[in-house]
Amino acid sequence: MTQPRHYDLNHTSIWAKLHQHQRATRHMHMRELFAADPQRFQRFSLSLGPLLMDYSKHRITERTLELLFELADAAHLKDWRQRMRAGEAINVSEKRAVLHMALRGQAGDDFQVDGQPVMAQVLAVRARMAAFAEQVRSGAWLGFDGRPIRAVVNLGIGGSDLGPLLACRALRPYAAAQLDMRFVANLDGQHLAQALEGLEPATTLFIVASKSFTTPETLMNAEAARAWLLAAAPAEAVARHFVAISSQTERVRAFGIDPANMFEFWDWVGGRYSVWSAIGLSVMLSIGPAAFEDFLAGARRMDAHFLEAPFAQNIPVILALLGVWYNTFYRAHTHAIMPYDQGLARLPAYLQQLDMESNGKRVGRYGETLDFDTGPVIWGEVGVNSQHAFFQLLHQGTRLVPCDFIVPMRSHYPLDRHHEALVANCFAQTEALMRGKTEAEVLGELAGLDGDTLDMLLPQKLFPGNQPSTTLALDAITPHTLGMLLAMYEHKVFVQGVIWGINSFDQWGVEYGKQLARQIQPELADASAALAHDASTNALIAHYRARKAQS
Ligand SMILES: O=P(O)(O)OC[C@H]1O[C@](O)(CO)[C@@H](O)[C@@H]1O
Repeated sequence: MTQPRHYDLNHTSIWAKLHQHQRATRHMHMRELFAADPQRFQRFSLSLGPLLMDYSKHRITERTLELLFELADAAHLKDWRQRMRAGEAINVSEKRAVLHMALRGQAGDDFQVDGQPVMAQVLAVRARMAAFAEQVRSGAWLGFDGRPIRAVVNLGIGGSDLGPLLACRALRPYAAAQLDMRFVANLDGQHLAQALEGLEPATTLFIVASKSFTTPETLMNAEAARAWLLAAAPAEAVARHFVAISSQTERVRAFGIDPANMFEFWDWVGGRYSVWSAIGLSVMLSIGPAAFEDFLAGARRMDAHFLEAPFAQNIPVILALLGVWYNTFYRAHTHAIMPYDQGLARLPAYLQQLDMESNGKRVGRYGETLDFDTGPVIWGEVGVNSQHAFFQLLHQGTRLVPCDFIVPMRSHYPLDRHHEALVANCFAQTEALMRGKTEAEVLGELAGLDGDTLDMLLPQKLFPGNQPSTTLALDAITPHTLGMLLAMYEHKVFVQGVIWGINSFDQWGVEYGKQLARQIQPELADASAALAHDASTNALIAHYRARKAQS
């Protein structure tokens, strides 16, 4: 295949056709599309085992999808998908393969990096993780005073925190009751201090999770945690109470953790794609190796679907193309994630990193400036709480906000009628957002009012509707379905990156702030250091110094 060395999809006829199609169809209302086609749900929904995706509540027709599939073809999506699967260095700026799919692979899979098979090392680390997890879970792994581990504290940030944190919370019904799982990411000392509240050094295990093992937040927290342990324990206790997860053996050793207590992963795994690797150790400790395997199997199932299903039946591809439709052709700017499941409360945060660190870029993979809208602002909050907060804007504001509603059909906590009420709210929101409320309907509700009162109230009680949403209904939140869900979003982000010509696997944009923080920190500590920033930053540093001097 010959690939252009610069991005030109936005100058092709299919791009122009999509703009034209958007202009021609933008006044159509989904309410009318549903009225005109009793088969609309059947036409625009897909199932994969325990997952149902309803994408009928979108501003699309069959023609829209045809054009979007044409766009995917023009972007050589099938080739890029194959290149990722084959372990080619598609992370071009860092010259790395992108093989998170191998992390959930099984014996016999032929994943390769630079022509070398990788499954043996993946399975070897997974087996070591399982052996360790069994020891901790069974109480055979003892702390320095001979008692078993009762609390696990994961110290990591970004991809070394968000995935395991989300999975541990979401899969709490599967968790070992005897292990208290805690997560510390922030540099703010209160995060670690509060996480350690009530814990005993002798029964606490720390996981230092950092791919690079240079991330200052994680290393500062790890140093503080080690000091907390050593205030109560002899130096050799570190070996019983600290394990590391990293791709950097020497840095782990230099920190003082024996590489025998290190679980490795590799530079062909991006941090935000790493929950399937040793970074998932806290998840395995919590739910056990068998359930963790099921988590991987769910992701593997989604991988097979993504790699094999034709575009018209491909869940991640359709999800991605709908995002492109709104983002690039409707200029929607934002995308909301609404999980109707308390255990998925951190899903929006997880997807913020996955999506925005991957596709929040205005430069294409060959260094060219992209003059169209790329990755959206991802945000969201657990339902129904969000209904009582920002849904007003979704229903009656001025913004187009495509939403994902994620909801399990069965709860692990069948309290009276709670679950049915929760599901009712979820479905009701998607219906209200789609339908809206017409003037005739509002007039019916306001019967008896007239004059100024009616004039004032009528427009305020109208709901324009036509607000698009996808509903992702899972049979239940299980390790398997969570694996499917997260892998689905990974592939969605990949597809969008391909369409927009982005390398979704680097993150240069996070470096600059880190660089400046390294400069500013000593300037805060030394009141005599000369300041050469802009006037605002200089003044803020001076303000901090003054307040520090007073305290
Ligand atoms: O696992 P590490 O190397 O500590 O990195 C943590 C996070 O920091 C980032 O590099 C961004 O600052 C993320 O991409 C990554 O997930």
